[in-house]
Amino acid sequence: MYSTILRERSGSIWSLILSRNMGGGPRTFPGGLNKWQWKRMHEKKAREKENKLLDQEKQLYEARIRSEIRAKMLGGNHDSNENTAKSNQSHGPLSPQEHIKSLADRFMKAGAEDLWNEDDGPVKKTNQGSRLNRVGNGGSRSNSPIDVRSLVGRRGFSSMSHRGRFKRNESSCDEGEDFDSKKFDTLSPFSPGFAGKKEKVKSVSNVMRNKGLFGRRKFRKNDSSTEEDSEEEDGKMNGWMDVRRTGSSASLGNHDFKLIKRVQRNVTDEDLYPPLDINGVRDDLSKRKSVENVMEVNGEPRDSIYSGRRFDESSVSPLTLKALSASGIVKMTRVQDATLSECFEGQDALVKAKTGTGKSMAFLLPAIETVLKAMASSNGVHRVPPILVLILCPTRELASQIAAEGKALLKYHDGIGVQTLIGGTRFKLDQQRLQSDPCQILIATPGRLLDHIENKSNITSRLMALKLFVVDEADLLLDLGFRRDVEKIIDCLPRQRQSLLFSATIPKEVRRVSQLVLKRDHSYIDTIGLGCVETHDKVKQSCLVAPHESHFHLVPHLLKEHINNTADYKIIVFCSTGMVTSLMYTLLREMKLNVREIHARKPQLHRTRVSDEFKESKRLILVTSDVSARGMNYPDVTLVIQVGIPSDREQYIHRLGRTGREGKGGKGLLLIAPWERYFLDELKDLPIEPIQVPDLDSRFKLEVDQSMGKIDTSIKEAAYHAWLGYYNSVRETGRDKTTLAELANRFCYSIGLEKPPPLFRKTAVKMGLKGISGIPIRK
Ligand SMILES: Nc1ncnc2c1ncn2[C@@H]1O[C@H](COP(=O)(O)OP(=O)(O)OP(=O)(O)O)[C@@H](O)[C@H]1O
Repeated sequence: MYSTILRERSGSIWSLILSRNMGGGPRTFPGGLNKWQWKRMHEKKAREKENKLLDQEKQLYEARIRSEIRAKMLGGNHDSNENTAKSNQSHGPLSPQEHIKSLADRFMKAGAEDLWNEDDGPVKKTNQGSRLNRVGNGGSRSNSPIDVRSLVGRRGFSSMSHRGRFKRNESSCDEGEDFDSKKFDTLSPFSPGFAGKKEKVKSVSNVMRNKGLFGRRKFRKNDSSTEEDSEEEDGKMNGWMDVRRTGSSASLGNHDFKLIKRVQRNVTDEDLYPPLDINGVRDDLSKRKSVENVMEVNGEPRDSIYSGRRFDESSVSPLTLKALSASGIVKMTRVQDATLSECFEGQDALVKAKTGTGKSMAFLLPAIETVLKAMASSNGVHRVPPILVLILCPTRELASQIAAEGKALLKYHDGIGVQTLIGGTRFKLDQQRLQSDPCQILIATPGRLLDHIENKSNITSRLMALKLFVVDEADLLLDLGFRRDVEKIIDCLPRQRQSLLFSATIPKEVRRVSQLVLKRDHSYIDTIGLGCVETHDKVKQSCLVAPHESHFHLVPHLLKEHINNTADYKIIVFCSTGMVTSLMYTLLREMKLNVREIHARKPQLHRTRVSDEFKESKRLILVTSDVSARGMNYPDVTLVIQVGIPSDREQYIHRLGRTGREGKGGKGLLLIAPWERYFLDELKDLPIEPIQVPDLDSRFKLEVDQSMGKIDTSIKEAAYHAWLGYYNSVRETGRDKTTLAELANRFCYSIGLEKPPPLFRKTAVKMGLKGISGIPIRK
């Protein structure tokens, strides 16, 4: 709430400045501040805002701990369900879950109830009464996804994962057309003494029978009518909070409440939650899924990325349709089908869909329609046309790629321009380009756009007429690294606009902050579905755990093996940092492999050239840092190797998503050291097969060592420093500096350095490594 107020205030300050500057006169800042003071003031405000949010989170956490302690002291060995049941019946202490929800109430905006739902999904509803859950699949409708965890009981699942975010995936794909009672019976832990089982099974089956492929949900306060009505009947709760309680207690909404009420107090935990055979559940679900996949929806197999609808059945303009069919694109992908009508109606939306399924087109098409509509209704001819659509994305290459796709779609439209504003190009050139070739659609990376906003470009006034704001890779751009920039950009945009957020991964925290951008009544379009894996079935994932020292031997070996078995190979090797990328690239080049490199330390011209080349080529290896992890559409990549742990689970999914695009197959391999195994916990719901460490013959090892020996020491030293910096920033490894120093030294020797190169004192202090044995400091 605080951030909204702040944003509104700063928004009005900005409009004041802008209104003063609309005439093109010199820009002044209120209070006689110069540009830098003004900038610093804004940065300070952003910091304060962030601190406030962090404080709230902390408060919430502390309250939860207090509540847990209190509950334990008062009730002994209570679990949360028991507590919930208990507090339903008496006026005793709140359960930790209830407490956290009631606290959440204070910080949460209306319409975001589901964000506090433990199941990490929208509020679940029964299929009675009014509902707004819809399916985008050919306009058919469905109920919200059924969470198998709610069928098998909470306890079993919560013990499997310590992070709520990953719990859901244990159930793999839990959506089905025909879920027979027998199967449900095997899943149910409630069998002994559960009187209402049959009734429950029946209603669940009904709900599931009505299910479609994926749900589309709207968050509106009055969505809750079903739950509110039934709760009021019970005379228990009323209003907004009720919805959350029903939704978060389990996906079965009211069904689950009945279950809780039936539980006798003296029933033991074992009676309630008999040991759960997770593998059995998994088998069951995967069998069901494989049957479902063969079935067809609108003429498309269920596992197809296409929805079965054609673009000419939608309200896409004829000239765009012409461009689409010129590129051979006729059918919509599921995400396009689910998104288009919503976007054409001007609704805000948060959209989640797997990698490589056409999200860019899902926002470019509405972008073009928005421009056409605005141009048709505009009465005056502008000297410089206003920017009507702003698309933000995290990397330069991605911005260029989206611009190229946009231009292809605009092939037959006259008078609509697309421009990019990305770092690595000359600022002055940008300004000239914007003047000489004005555009209505602007695709930008946050840093460079902010430079223009803060440096007297007329871009701020041109943005005042903005109609559509798109954030691609929204989870990354709303993450702390980018959020401040994005907030500043939002402050410059008109509040009357449509906003769309897209990503293949939308963790819960991002769902919460998405309201910085989206209106309260936005739609949440999730084409993956709650409980379904976020990676593609056709991409075979494996994991190789081997000592760090062997990684530089193993990578060339794995590459050679793949090259020998794949005629038209195309491989991406992800390394943790730019300098490690550079070292890996140099080694592979020394070994005469056909290889290119991209990372942030390379000049933009090089990055663009290599990126374009890799798009077109076959039989090529790209070694890269995370600059290529998101959004880049390199067709027909056959293998993705990730060396070392990625920064988080989401990054793993995005990196892997460079293969298996457009419904094709591919392979992914994660190569980690034994001490990085803990990361696999975050991926345990994904179908990753462990593989044996291959035997490397001594001749091959010698060849690698000789090639490594030819590499310049400065490249290795830079790689060592970068490696140290990366793992120091990873929470799990950065905590114990002594161990980190030991691991770094092992890495150092494995790349052929005789001793670790010294750090600058200032750097060591910053990294908390000063005085740590094994970390030499430069004199
Ligand atoms: N309806 C369609 N029919 C055929 N091809 C399509 C369709 N829509 C998109 N494509 C193609 O699919 C490829 C992948 O699309 P895109 O890059 O937009 O995926 P994405 O979902 O944004 O992936 P990521 O999550 O990695 O950003 C592109 O080559 C695009 O041209």
